Amino acid sequence: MNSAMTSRIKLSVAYVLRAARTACGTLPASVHLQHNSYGRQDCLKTGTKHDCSAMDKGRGLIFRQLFEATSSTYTYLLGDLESREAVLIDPVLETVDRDVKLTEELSLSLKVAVNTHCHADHITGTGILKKKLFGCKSAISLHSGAMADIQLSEGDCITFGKHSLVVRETPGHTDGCVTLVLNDQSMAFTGDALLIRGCGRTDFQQGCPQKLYQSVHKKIFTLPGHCLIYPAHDYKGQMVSTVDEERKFNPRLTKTQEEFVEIMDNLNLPKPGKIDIAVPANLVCGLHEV
Ligand SMILES: N[C@@H](CCC(=O)N[C@@H](CSS)C(=O)NCC(=O)O)C(=O)O
Repeated sequence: MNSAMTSRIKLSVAYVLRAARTACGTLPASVHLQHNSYGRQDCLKTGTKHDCSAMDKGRGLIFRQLFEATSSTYTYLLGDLESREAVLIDPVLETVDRDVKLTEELSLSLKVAVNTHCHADHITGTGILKKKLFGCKSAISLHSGAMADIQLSEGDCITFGKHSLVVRETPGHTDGCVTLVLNDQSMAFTGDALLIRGCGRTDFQQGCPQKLYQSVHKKIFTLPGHCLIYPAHDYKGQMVSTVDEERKFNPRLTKTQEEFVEIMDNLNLPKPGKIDIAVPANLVCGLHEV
């Protein structure tokens, strides 16, 4: 592994050394690894300063839910009030300029742009964000097969200031799907694994209903009931749910696994219109030249 493919990693009592793969042509992240109650955490220490959050001043978290209407995709901006370090989840190519503007308006320093998986319905904004925002690194699951500066796996965490997002692998919609859980377990960004009163389809890209059922029950429904669920998409205008609500009311995931498989095998949804361009593009951060 050469220097452009290696991350510098620090080790101490709570910090363990580990190589992080890099790709897409920028400098590697400084990766700090640590443990907490949720098993191993490989923390990506992401650093600046200014103003406050409309959402959650009390705990020093800046949070914005953003929407891209063509693909009905939610992009999430999370920032640390004090350090101004920030993370962007699931940016879309067409709305990168909006995201850059907001990041700058809020005086945030975007450290990581992370995809919850290799999307099939839209082209990710991570590649272009890396070009527009110096120091921003891309991240995606190791199991996605996609290039990124940081390849994530179970228990890794992406740290921004005093907050972090902990990776829970939730395959089933794709092999590389992850759910990103805020370190206090108050919010979970479920990508396409769990949608509000729904879930990601399992009929293409390594889709597997049995895996998805197990992922949701073992990795998402085991979170605290009050934990807020923020999905990658919603097609009906819903914005947020909770673990408790989805455990009780999700029409697919409240069923037995057998019934769930039957439902998923008979959805008969049309393929996403952009699948043939989105998947190959997303395997290279959305930019063929990166
Ligand atoms: N019509 C859209 C694609 C809609 C779609 O298939 N959504 C996916 C997530 S994006 S791959 C999905 O899993 N939907 C689950 C469901 O139950 O709707 C397009 O053409 O892009």
